Amino acid sequence: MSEILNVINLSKKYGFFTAVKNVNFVVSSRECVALLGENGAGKTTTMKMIYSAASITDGQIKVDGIDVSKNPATTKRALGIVSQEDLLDGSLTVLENLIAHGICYDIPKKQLKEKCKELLEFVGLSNYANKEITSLSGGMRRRLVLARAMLNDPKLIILDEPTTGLDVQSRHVIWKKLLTLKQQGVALLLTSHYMDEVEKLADKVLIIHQGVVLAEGTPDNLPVQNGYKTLEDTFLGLTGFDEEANDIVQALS
Ligand SMILES: Nc1ncnc2c1ncn2[C@@H]1O[C@H](COP(=O)(O)OP(=O)(O)OP(=O)(O)O)[C@@H](O)[C@H]1O
Repeated sequence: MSEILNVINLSKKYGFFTAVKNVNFVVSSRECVALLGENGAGKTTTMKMIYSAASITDGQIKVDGIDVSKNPATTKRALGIVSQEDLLDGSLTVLENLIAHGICYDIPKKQLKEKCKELLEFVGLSNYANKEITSLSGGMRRRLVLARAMLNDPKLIILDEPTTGLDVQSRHVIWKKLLTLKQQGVALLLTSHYMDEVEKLADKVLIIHQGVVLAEGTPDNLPVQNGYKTLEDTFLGLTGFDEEANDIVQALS
């Protein structure tokens, strides 16, 4: 496993408000790291700094050894992004949406079309290639966004709540694809409010509260380390269902 993402002492301020405080973590190839935190914990802000959609207030991010602040265009090319908003173009078909995105990566036209078809096959949407975006279900849209994120053969895919709002079947389909990608060597950075998703996909979990990493470990050893039975209990306990979380936040601030 080689290191793909290195987040070093990362902080983000919006005016006087600190959204992310001194966060450190590494994601390697074939590894999925999950950021687990309540609404407003700072997960999306962290991800946005990685893909240069938000400026870094303090600290450093390296993608494949390259400093994101110094080389945003280069580092972005190594990333696939599944953001909370799918940003699909409703005036284009499914295939056209992929092609339009692929043009940004200077892939030769013929090769691009082939690649788009392969990706539609991978996410099980081949039969929808020429359909309007509006004809897709929520789960299909998320699968298409995943295909779009894979167009540039990314080393790291950033997944901001990739299955929110989907039915159990659609979530399983997406999990299967993500596990396949991981096996193929891709690194994954995930946020999710679903504990089962984190347990299924993540090799390492960071519990974030008010922009601070409270605890870090595997989905199995985090509860053991912190004296809880399940990941959900650990998360609830550390993020405010007991006094201890506030003490840790104060100590780390
Ligand atoms: N552009 C912005 N300007 C000011 N404050 C912001 C901005 N974006 C986010 N914030 C604040 O930063 C904090 C972290 O937000 P962020 O979106 O990172 O949370 P999150 O952990 O991703 O939450 P969710 O689970 O709801 O997606 C929140 O308090 C939010 O209100």
